[in-house]
Amino acid sequence: MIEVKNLTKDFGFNRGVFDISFEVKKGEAYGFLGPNGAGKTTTMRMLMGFSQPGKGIATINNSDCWKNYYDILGEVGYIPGEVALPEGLSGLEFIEMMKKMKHADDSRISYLLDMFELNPDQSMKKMSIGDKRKLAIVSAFMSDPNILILDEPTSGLDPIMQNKFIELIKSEKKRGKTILLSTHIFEEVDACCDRLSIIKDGKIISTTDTDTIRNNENKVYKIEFLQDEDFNQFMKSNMNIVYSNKTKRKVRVAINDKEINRLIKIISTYQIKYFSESQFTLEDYFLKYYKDRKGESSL
Ligand SMILES: Nc1ncnc2c1ncn2[C@@H]1O[C@H](COP(=O)(O)OP(=O)(O)OP(=O)(O)O)[C@@H](O)[C@H]1O
Repeated sequence: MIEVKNLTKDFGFNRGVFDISFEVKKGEAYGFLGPNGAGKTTTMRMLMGFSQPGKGIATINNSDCWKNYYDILGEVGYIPGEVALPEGLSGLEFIEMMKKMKHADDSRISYLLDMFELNPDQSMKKMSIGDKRKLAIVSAFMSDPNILILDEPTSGLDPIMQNKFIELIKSEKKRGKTILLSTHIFEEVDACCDRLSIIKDGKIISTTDTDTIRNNENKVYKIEFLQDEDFNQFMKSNMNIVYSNKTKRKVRVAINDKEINRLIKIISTYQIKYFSESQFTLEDYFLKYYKDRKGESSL
C-alpha cells in the first residue's frame, strides 16, 4: 500500500535520506523511528508528494507520489511534524475549510472534537500548541481516509491526550486502515505497530516485527554503580550493554538466561548501588540503536 524503494534525497553534508526501502502492507500499522535529524520527515514529505526524490521512488497504492500529488492528498490523512496553520482563521473556520476540501461529514468531525476535548471556537493565533496539534489530528482523520501518514502526531499533547490518540490509532487499525507512524514514544509503537524500521543518519539500520521483540527471551538487568571506576571497568566488559549513562553510573544489559551466572560473577567484584531485572522491551531495542558512537544513549 505504501512503498519506498531505494529512495534518496541528498541535501549535502551527509544530510537527507540515502537508498532507503520499506513497505507498509494494507491494514498494517508501521512504526518509523529514529533519532532527531535521522530522515523521517524527509521520507514522509516525499510520500506526500511535497518533495521530489533525488533517486528511487515513493508510491502509495502503486501510484507515484511525486507525479500524482493531488491524488495522494485526497487519499491520505497526513499529520505534519510541524503544524503550521493559517493564523488569520479561527479553529471553526479552518475546520469548515478542510471539511469542504475533504468532503468530510459533520458527525465524524464532532466525534473527533469530542474525543480530543477540543473547542475550535477560538482564534488560531491564540491557540496553544496542544490545541493546534489536536486541530491537525481532526483534520487528518475527518474524511475517514484509508491511509494515514503521521509524523510525530502526539508531540505537544499531554499524556491523557497521547493515550486517546493511541486508542484512536488502535480503533482505526481494527477498521483496516494502513498507518505509517513516526514517533519517539515507545508506548505508541508498542501499543499500535505490527512492524517497524529504525532510520539513522538517513539509512534504515533495522527492520523488525514488534512481536519478535516482545517475545524476545532476553532479559534486561539495570545496574547502578557506586563508583566511576567500577562503571568504567564494567563498560569494558563484553556484555551486551543496551544503555549507559556515565554521569549517573547506570547501565542496562540485555542478556540471555544462560549468561546470568557470568553477569553476577562480574558485578560481584564491584560496589553496586542498585540491581534489578526486567523484561526486554521495545524501549531496550530502540536504545540499542539510538546509541551514539561513544556508546552513550542519545536519548
Ligand atoms: N530542506 C532541507 N535542506 C537542507 N537540509 C535539510 C532539509 N530538510 C531536512 N534537512 C536535513 O536532513 C536531515 C533529516 O531531517 P529530517 O527532518 O527528515 O529528520 P527527522 O528524522 O524527521 O528528525 P526529527 O526527529 O528531529 O523530526 C537533517 O540533517 C536535516 O537537517
